[in-house]
Amino acid sequence: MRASLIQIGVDPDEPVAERRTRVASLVREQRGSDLVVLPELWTVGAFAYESFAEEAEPLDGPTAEAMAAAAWDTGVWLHAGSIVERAAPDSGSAAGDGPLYNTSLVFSPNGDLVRTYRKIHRFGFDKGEAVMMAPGSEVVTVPLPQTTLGLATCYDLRFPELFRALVDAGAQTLVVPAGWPARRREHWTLFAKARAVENQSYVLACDTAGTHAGVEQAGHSIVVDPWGEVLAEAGPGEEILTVELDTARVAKVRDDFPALKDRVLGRK
Ligand SMILES: O=C(O)CCC(=O)C(=O)O
Repeated sequence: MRASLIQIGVDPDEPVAERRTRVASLVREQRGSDLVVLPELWTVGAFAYESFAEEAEPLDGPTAEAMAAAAWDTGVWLHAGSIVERAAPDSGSAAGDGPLYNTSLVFSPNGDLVRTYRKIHRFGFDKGEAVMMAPGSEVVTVPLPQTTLGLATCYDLRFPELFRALVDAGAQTLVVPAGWPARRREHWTLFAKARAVENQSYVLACDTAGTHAGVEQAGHSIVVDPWGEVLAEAGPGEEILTVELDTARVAKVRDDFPALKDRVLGRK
């Protein structure tokens, strides 16, 4: 299975609509890949909190529309990273805007939105995403012909129990779009490798590049195999990583070194 990770540069001098068009073109250039992965909140920027409400979109908004068309035109599975989702207001509550979520979108090669994942662990402690967005609650996997994806987003990478739940739900390839800052780059690389080794899974971790809201992004998107070997790693700038994944290797590593079978606590 060929996977391409597009590490998008997110800079405030590029209007969101222009970035959307540019990214759709980059997706279309990945013809021949089976799976294309984009980063977290690449439209608005993961730290551009003051623009979240203004740039929020429904699940059939302009980003979803552009990405569905790009997936269809290119004939790829597209993990389109995440958007600021504006959900419908709760029925029964007073009229007003619905809640915001940090929501990942996965499209099939037919351009259908087949799965969404609302980020469970919100970043920011007592500000930003942590107070502006609602948390997701659902563990989401996506069966592809070659592998089963397990979905997580950025800060989720610090919570190994989510990844164990994904493995219990059948995940073999863990996909992590992010807007991870440069000042904690070592954590990013460490966690990506750890999640791959402890879960005997591929990890496709796709970060943003550039600087927005004064926060320099780490870049350094990384693909790690189920034995912990780094198959590809980007530098700090905008870059596309393309890797061949031997999807049968997940079962082989799990059979040859059956640590997952030795779990005692929390085993399903
Ligand atoms: O955990 C971190 O260090 C970064 C997390 C983050 O930036 C995010 O979740 O948006």
